Amino acid sequence: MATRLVHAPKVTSDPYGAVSPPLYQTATFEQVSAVECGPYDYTRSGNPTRAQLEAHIAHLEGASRSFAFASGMAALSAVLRLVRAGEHVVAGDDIYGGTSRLLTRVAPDLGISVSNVLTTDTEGLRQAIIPGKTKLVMLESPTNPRMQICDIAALTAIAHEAGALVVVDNSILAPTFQQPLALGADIVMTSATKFIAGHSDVTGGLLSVRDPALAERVYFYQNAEGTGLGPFDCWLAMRGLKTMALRMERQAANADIIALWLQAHPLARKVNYPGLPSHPGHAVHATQASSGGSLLSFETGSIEASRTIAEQAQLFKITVSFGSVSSLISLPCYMSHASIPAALRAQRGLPDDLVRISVGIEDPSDLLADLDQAMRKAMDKIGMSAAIPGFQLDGLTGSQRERQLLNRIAELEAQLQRLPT
Ligand SMILES: Cc1ncc(COP(=O)(O)O)c(C=O)c1O
Ligand SMILES: N[C@@H](CCSC[C@H](N)C(=O)O)C(=O)O
Repeated sequence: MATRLVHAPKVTSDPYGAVSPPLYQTATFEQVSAVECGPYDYTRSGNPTRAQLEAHIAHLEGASRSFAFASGMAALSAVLRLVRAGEHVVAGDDIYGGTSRLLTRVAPDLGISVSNVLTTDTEGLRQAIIPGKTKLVMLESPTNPRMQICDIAALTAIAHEAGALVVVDNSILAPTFQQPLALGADIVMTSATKFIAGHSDVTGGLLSVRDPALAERVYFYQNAEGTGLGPFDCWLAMRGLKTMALRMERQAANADIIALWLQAHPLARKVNYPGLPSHPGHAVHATQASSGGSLLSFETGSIEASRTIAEQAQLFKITVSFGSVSSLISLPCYMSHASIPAALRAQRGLPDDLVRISVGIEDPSDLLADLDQAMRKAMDKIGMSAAIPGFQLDGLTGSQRERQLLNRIAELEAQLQRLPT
């Protein structure tokens, strides 16, 4: 994967041998004659820079074709187009807020009904399927924001028995760490806004499709509805791909350490990170993914404490999104998942005090020190006193402080039971 991320199949011929793919920042293409069109006529219908990105993604995902959209939500909307009025969709009950909004507020207007099930339980899907009516199953693994793991191959087999297509939203792991088409899925969606771009400077979404006939239907909607990604954003996404393995490996290594540290912290009640052996989905995850990734969440039991952690952290910026080189922190119920009505969030068991962290590529000792000071302030705020495992940095300076942090990180690393790579 690390090699394939750097070496893309070339789909455009360039007389100058440019190492960085040329950027065709054009809306239209001059035609050979009034009655003949070359390979491209109009960027909404096709553009060589987008074609280059799409070919690279198809190569990474093992897809017949891939498609780049203006955002992850535009890509998921195109998937919803594959379902007709009167048909039925089954989705998880812990899903990204925007996907939930699409399914609760857009799908019904299209005459599509939706059921939400706990995807950690394969039987839940079987029971939710309406024979002859269920045409699409939408999965996330890990889920956003509770990082639940579903057995993609098992759920796909159940969906296929019923004649339904399966789309897996793989935004949290990207092809670097998980390739759902190889597990049987029909379509994989990755928000390129996250790890693929990697620098918080692009919004984009990718669909990779196994079956060429299904791919043709997806292309139809990309062109008909004008949702394709613009050339410059495609170019930025391609630049991001080259360093994606390096970034994601570093981010995951940092997240492993932070998850272990949080797990031992008295203020972190429940740490959701599939890289931890204690995570209920860890064993399934290890069969279908090669890393725990770098997104994790935890509860504190107090909204005030959670808010204080987010607001007192200095390196972790309060920001929606994830997968960036810089570390981010959020309270999903007030940010990425605020579009889900509070009653529905409560019904789905999404706690208001949940803190979500996207771990970046910074030095892990700085990240731990930052979380340490923010969590101490949160404990003070709610009047909680408890011994904090790990390190006491107060009063230490310079090399003493650094040594203390490095020792703690070495201890945590020694405890790591890494997933197979
Ligand atoms: C899991 C997941 N899927 C889809 C999306 C939508 O992607 P985008 O923001 O690129 O539209 C997001 C975030 O926005 C996400 O977290
Ligand atoms: N205001 C946006 C929120 C985007 S959330 C982005 C990302 N998927 C995340 O999980 O942080 C909206 O309502 O869509």
